[in-house]
Amino acid sequence: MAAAAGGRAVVLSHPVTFVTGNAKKLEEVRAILGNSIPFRSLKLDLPELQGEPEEISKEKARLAAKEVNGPVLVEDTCLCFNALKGLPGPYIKWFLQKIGHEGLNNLLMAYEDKSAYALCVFSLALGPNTDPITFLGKTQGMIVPPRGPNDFGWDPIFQPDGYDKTYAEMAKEEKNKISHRYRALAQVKSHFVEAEYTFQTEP
Ligand SMILES: O=c1nc[nH]c2c1ncn2[C@H]1C[C@H](O)[C@@H](COP(=O)(O)OP(=O)(O)OP(=O)(O)O)O1
Ligand SMILES: [Mg+2]
Repeated sequence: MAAAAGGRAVVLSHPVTFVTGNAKKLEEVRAILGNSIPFRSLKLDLPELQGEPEEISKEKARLAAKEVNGPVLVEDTCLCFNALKGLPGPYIKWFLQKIGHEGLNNLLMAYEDKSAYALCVFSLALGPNTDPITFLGKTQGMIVPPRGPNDFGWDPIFQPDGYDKTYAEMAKEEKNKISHRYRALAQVKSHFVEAEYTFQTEP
């Protein structure tokens, strides 16, 4: 729900709502954004869609904007194995749920190439009938047998390039400086600076 307000500034009727069903994502988004972008959050389980990562993320934003009837931010995260031409990619949630860390390692047993990348695609929809804008963040690494606390998804089996620790072994602040999510949010932040959105105070 955006209205042009003369010049380039766009007035949003509400603060942006970050929609996710994943509390860990929300925790990281809060830590990374700090006070840079005013947002509120809504816990909703959006459908797990199929297709290319950008299209999935955009469709998630369209669905979320309809639910919220206002501006929304969503993200979809992929874990892509190079030996498997990018799979499991957006389907990582089900793979992780069904075969776990060990099964994910086993998928690569037949290949020497253990390289992978974490991809985060944020989508911003300014309202229910606007075309979402996407922001990508990628972190390269490799798939390793699990190390570190098991409190967020596939963190224990992803070791980013240039580090001898898995995401799970890194301090949160350290992960949040190099992660796929951090990189995508850096683009989101720049967009907010450039777009000069302003927010109507709520009635
Ligand atoms: O930084 C991360 N480190 C480790 N694991 C992660 C990370 N980020 C997402 N994940 C997991 C959650 C889910 O198993 C899958 C992505 O699926 P994805 O659909 O994007 O997440 P979700 O369904 O949990 O939340 P949402 O309601 O925002 O869709 O990878
Ligand atoms: Mg999901």
